[in-house]
Amino acid sequence: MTDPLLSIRELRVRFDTDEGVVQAVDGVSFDVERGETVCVVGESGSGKTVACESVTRLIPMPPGEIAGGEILFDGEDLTEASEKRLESIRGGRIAHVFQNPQSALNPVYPIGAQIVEAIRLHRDVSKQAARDRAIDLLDRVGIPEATARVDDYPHEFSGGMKQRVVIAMALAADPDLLVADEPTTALDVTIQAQILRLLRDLQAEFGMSIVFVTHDLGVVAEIADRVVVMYAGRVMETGSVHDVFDRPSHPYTKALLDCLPGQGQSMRPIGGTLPDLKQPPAGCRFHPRCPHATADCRTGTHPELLPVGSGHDAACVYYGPGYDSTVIRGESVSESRAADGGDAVADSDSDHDTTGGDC
Ligand SMILES: Nc1ncnc2c1ncn2[C@@H]1O[C@H](COP(=O)(O)OP(=O)(O)OP(=O)(O)O)[C@@H](O)[C@H]1O
Ligand code: NI
Repeated sequence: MTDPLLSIRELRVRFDTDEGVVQAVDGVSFDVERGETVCVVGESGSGKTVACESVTRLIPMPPGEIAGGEILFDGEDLTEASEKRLESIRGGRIAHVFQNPQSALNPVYPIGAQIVEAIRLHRDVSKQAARDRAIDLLDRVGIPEATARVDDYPHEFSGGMKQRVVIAMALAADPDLLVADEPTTALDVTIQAQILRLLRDLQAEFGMSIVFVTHDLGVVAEIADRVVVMYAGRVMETGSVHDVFDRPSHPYTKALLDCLPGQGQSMRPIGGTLPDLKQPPAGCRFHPRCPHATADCRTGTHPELLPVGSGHDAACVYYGPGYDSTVIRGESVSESRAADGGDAVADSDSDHDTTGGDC
């Protein structure tokens, strides 16, 4: 077996703000194998973007700081890399696609010129060769009549077409890793599905790895090989998409899945709110919202990831000694909510209420 393409080890990222230090990512580890798609899921504010942008140090520093851990990309620790080195990796071996295609395109240049620039930044090819490749890329991402449209400006494309252009630009240097942060969230459902299909096809064609950030589990089911479930700056569960969907093992994952239409008892959002990352709760970060929390969950440090199956781990004390994990796996969170009167999921009056938007 070869080493993973990307191996994030115990990554810690914090932001020094006027209100205090935000521990946005606090000991996150996960791997991305060559050619696979890993989806990072979790509610808004769980640290998905910060973790993924830290890979090529795209987070604003300051106030951000990589406070610990390693980011091994093809064996090289990017936390130690110089800014110059990272510049060559960004858009070269690692490309990012963001939610809003507008922000990635310069409105005053034709799209072709921007793709040509991206190609020539990382490859020593003639203008004509780069232009031919730009047209080819536009064609591959499904821009109709690419030859005629290569000199059009960004505003002449619809939102979905613009995102295709951005993807073409991301592919310009033939990256080994594409980091896509909610690339379809701003698009309507039909276009979303087309872009997901496109990414799947392009992956088959180009053989790249994809890290796909989303809080939409429907999208995960479409595209992921493996899933990393994040909550409040930690990984709660990780495994193949099959294992995580069929045998969700962390109460948080179960709660997220219960929010999916057609799953669990209802489509109600997970009750309660994400903790304040300036003062995260002791013990398991999820304990204030967890219907199964015991005294052990409320003290000490956040539980480590424990194996719950082959290549499937969950950070929950119920998989440690002295606990019966069937309590977690044997029933849905909605059932246990009903059984205990739902007090663990009572609405909070915090102003950081994340409920409602994530299911
Ligand atoms: N520049 C910054 N300054 C201060 N805090 C920040 C900054 N960027 C992110 N954070 C904080 O880091 C935490 C994690 O944010 P992040 O954007 O990674 O969440 P996310 O999981 O990507 O959420 P979403 O689904 O909304 O995109 C949040 O508490 C956020 O407020
Ligand atoms: Ni985000």
